[in-house]
Amino acid sequence: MQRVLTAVQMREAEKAAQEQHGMPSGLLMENAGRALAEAARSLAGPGGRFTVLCGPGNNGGDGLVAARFLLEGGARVVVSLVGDTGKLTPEAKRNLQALEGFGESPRAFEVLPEAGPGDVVVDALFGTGLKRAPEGVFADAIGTVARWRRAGAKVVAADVPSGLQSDTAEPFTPCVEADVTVAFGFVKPAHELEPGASLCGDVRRVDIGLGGESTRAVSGAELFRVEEKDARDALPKRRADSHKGTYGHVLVVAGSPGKTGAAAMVALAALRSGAGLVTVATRAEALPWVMAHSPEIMGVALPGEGPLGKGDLEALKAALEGKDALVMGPGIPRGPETGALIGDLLASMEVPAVLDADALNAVAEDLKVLRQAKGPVLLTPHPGEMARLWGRTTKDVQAHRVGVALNMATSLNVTVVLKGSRTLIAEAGGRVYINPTGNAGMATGGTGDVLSGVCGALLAQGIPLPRAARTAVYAHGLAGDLMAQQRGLMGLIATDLLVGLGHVWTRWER
Ligand SMILES: NC(=O)C1=CN([C@@H]2O[C@H](COP(=O)(O)OP(=O)(O)OC[C@H]3O[C@@H](n4cnc5c(N)ncnc54)[C@H](O)[C@@H]3O)[C@@H](O)[C@H]2O)[C@@H](O)CC1
Ligand SMILES: Nc1ncnc2c1ncn2[C@@H]1O[C@H](COP(=O)(O)OP(=O)(O)O)[C@@H](O)[C@H]1O
Ligand SMILES: [K+]
Repeated sequence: MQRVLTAVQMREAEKAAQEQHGMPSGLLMENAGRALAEAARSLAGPGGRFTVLCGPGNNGGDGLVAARFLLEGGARVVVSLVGDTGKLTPEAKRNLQALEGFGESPRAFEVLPEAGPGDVVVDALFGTGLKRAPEGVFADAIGTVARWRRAGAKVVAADVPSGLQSDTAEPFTPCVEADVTVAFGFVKPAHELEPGASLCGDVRRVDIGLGGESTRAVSGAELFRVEEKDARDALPKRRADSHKGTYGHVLVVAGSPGKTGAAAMVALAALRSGAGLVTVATRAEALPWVMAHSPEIMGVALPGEGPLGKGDLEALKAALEGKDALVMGPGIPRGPETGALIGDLLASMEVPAVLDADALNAVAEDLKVLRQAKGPVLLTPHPGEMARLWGRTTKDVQAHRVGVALNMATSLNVTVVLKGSRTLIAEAGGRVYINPTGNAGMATGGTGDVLSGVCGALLAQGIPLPRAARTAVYAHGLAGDLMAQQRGLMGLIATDLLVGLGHVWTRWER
């Protein structure tokens, strides 16, 4: 799986490559600049000119190297050093001399020729070393890049679009918007998390000689990007001599009048994700409607009426007998005792439990109930539900997605799936995984219910947490991506994902 590194971790990896593996730092910059030049060339039209904007740090050094390679290839190149050239790093200074040796001297930014269609602008102003909002000449340069892009020039960013904060993926104003971003050595949060990811355009990670071993020296939180191979490899093989008992029985506690579709979608998603059997437990008045959605769904009626509460504990314990996973929450009738009921239920069972939707809102009233859990627990909040769990606003959650997901996972000793664009999977051990699949077409009612069903099915088949969650989230997003090709982002609805899951499994079973 791909490691995602913060700016500090990048510096640690660079140090390790130099000190432990004898990698000269000049060579890292040389490799970075060469890859940058190649990306720039791939974007140019016939006869297009390259404008390379270099900042005062090592990012600028990468730009100077790229300019040299472009010149060597016979291209028309103009270079500008923006800011105080007296502050250049020693490595950048050497590359400035080398460039001058090729007969090209940087020009003042203000006198650069305009760029337009066919031309390429190389943004090497700031990379991981950006500390504050760009001002003065830097802001002017970023504004000019935007104007040239509007005029039709392509923009390739060295490492990170300038103005974008590498660790948080939050842009300052102003910030470069790139067509291509060349990520040196490792991808960074800015490439993988929104809103940064959208500002990067197409991200091309290139090796620059840091070596995979260099991450051993890296401290702090461990961030990864989920890869398709990791997700696919988790799936159990369906053996020829297997039977429905081999693949687990999921209990779904979901649905109420007006929300019977939620329960049906959880159940159908579990069935479409390989579960041997699926039973829905819900109030008697809702049960026939849930079951009518599909003859494969089994059901048990929960006696009593109204919100789920402590009085439902025995019936739920009975329903859980012989089950391999629990999914609870979508569309349940919630009341003052629902959170306590969930706590007691989790204390009485050892199979994995997925809590979603109103089960999350119920436990938000007293998170302590989750500490009673005997078995592994997966929480799948969307940002609004996470805000309730965490006692802050949705905006706060979105501004600190990685930290919030990790804190919740660690403090409650659970796995957390924080949904939304670039869904995060955080495990109690300190690792956070970023999911690259999914699209804005999935912003439609019921897609979350489908996800909780997929999670339940994979857990019932014996895939442990957090891997089951990673695989489910990846597959669910990929199902959305494949179905968006048929329905469009506008037309995609949650039940399309049930079809899409079929496409995912077909692709993975090959
Ligand atoms: N870490 C690595 O392994 C490698 C890093 N390389 C490059 O080095 C970059 C990091 O280099 P640096 O640490 O020198 O950082 P940068 O080049 O990103 O920028 C840092 C410089 O800009 C100044 N600065 C920051 N924010 C500013 C603002 N808003 N206005 C004005 N000045 C500002 C800083 O004081 C410093 O002088 C990476 O992004 C990458 O492009 C590559 O050369 C290859 C190897
Ligand atoms: N813009 C988006 N990009 C990627 N995935 C998205 C986007 N919007 C929604 N999704 C995904 O769709 C699902 C929505 O879940 P949720 O909000 O719980 O919906 P519901 O409660 O209607 O079932 C999540 O898996 C989420 O990650
Ligand atoms: K840059």
